[in-house]
Amino acid sequence: MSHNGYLDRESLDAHDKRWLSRVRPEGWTNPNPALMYNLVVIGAGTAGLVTAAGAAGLGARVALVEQNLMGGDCLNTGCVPSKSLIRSARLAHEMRHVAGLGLSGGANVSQADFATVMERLRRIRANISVNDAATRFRDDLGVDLFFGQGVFAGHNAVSVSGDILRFKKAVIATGAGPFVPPLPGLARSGYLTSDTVFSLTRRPMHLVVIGGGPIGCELAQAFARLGTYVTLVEGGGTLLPNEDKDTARLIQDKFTQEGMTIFLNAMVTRVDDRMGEKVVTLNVGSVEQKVTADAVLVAVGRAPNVEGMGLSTAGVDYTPHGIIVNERLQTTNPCVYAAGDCCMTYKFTHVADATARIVIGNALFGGRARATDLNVPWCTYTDPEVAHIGLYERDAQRQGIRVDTLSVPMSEVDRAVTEGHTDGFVRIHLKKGTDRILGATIVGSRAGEMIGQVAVAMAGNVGLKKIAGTIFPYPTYGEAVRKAADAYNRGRLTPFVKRLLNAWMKWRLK
Ligand SMILES: Cc1cc2nc3c(=O)[nH]c(=O)nc-3n(C[C@H](O)[C@H](O)[C@H](O)COP(=O)(O)OP(=O)(O)OC[C@H]3O[C@@H](n4cnc5c(N)ncnc54)[C@H](O)[C@@H]3O)c2cc1C
Ligand SMILES: NC(=O)c1ccc[n+]([C@@H]2O[C@H](COP(=O)([O-])OP(=O)(O)OC[C@H]3O[C@@H](n4cnc5c(N)ncnc54)[C@H](O)[C@@H]3O)[C@@H](O)[C@H]2O)c1
Repeated sequence: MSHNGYLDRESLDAHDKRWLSRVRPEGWTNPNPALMYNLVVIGAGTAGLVTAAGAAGLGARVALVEQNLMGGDCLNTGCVPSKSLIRSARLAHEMRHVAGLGLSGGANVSQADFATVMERLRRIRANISVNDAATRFRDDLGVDLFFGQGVFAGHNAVSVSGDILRFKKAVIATGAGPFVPPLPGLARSGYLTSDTVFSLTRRPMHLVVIGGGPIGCELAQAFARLGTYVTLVEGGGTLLPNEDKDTARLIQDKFTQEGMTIFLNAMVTRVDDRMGEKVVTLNVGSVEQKVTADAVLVAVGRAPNVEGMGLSTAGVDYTPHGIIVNERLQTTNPCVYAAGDCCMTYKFTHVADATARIVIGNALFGGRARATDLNVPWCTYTDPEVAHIGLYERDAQRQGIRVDTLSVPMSEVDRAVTEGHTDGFVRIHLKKGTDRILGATIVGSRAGEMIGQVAVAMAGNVGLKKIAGTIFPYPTYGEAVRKAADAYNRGRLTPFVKRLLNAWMKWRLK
């Protein structure tokens, strides 16, 4: 089912019917607008939902406007379906390798039952959709929920489905959508994006993924592990170009080992349809290649939703990169704020959530919280996972900050060894000569869970000395962070102190 094809409800299975009954109930009647709202929120993705629920909980009169599905990308076409797919893919991969664990039967798992994997995805999405349900926002949270496109009708008014909503403050939380480059032949040949790929019910035999960022990498590996032959085409010189080069290399090697074909420095120049097959033409360096596949997934970045909503009428400035906001998330119209993907460089659900919380305080209570103060961790859910927070070494160099770097390979972490997940490392950058953490990258099976420890330490100004004195349960992946702290402590032993300690021990033997 396509993102916008939800009106064809008859053809849906029970899971999708349950999901849609929550995120876009049939026969919904918009309420009569109040004379004035404390807050009008446009967009009911994570940013909009958190803003609306939080503001209503604090007593504000809130209107929420959604043109498509409650929950936005994260629930419907982003985190929830992708992580559900990844779960099946990871297990399929592990089952194929059970012989290494002394078990038998792995060879039978040559291919996954794709239709059932996708059914599970739809079931999970339906289960989770209860949190974002339209009726919950109306009945439990007291929000006036309007379905329809929100369009500014002035500096202090939004129109939706023929109603005018007047506001003291408004929040734009319209998110972003897949950017589709104008490649010759692409539209005619047909292609998938994150909006449509989770509606597949048949496994593509050969999938070309264009773009090696988080979406491209997560989905490429998931499809490959579910039995699709995957060709990954990345325009830059590495996969996950935001990460350190050795991290990207580790992921690339893993993908190659798992049977994917990867083209780097490769630009797709056209896509043609040849009797239902897609012929993708790419230039790799100066060499032209043609790859024939039955599906193409475009994952080359996200474009903010800023068009067609009367931003100029409201005096809200924007660029193709998003809505322009100051550090307090206020737009060029002082009564209008923005949160989430439509205005942030970091396009993550937890950032949409964090910026929504800032907006509630700033818009309704004159708060002065700054989005620039956020210390944002993230994790790409490849296997191994790639998680990061704070500065990379290259950022520190650029800013003239000198760092000490501590690294612990996962092969030295007993839990990683017993689990057979030794790919990866913990790398922590400290302000030179101190134990203050400036940044960390964790690559490993559970890196996403581990980076939270570092995030807490950074938020609480807890340095590595304190972490070295903290007891971690043995054996856990988390111990890798403590091992880095131990390495820091060992490094503090100067030759002079070591000599003193030796002398003391010798004296005690007498
Ligand atoms: C495949 C994929 C996987 C992802 N995985 C992760 C992950 O694992 N972790 C993570 O942190 N992030 C992940 N993300 C990113 C995450 O989904 C987004 O950062 C998050 O959803 C942004 O929330 P938002 O509220 O800003 O925008 P959205 O979720 O995009 O919501 C915006 C809403 O506004 C509505 N809207 C737009 N214009 C109007 C209008 N004029 N009137 C009314 N309504 C309007 C839209 O219909 C939409 O519902 C993933 C994204 C994708 C695509
Ligand atoms: N686990 C997560 O938190 C998660 C998962 C998925 C998505 N997201 C969010 O969604 C955002 C968007 O993800 P994305 O992967 O679509 O975008 P991206 O911008 O992060 O990566 C796009 C990739 O495509 C490449 N590219 C661009 N044009 C190309 C072309 N014409 N041909 C070949 N390659 C090309 C770029 O070099 C880049 O590597 C992410 O930055 C992230 O914020 C987060």
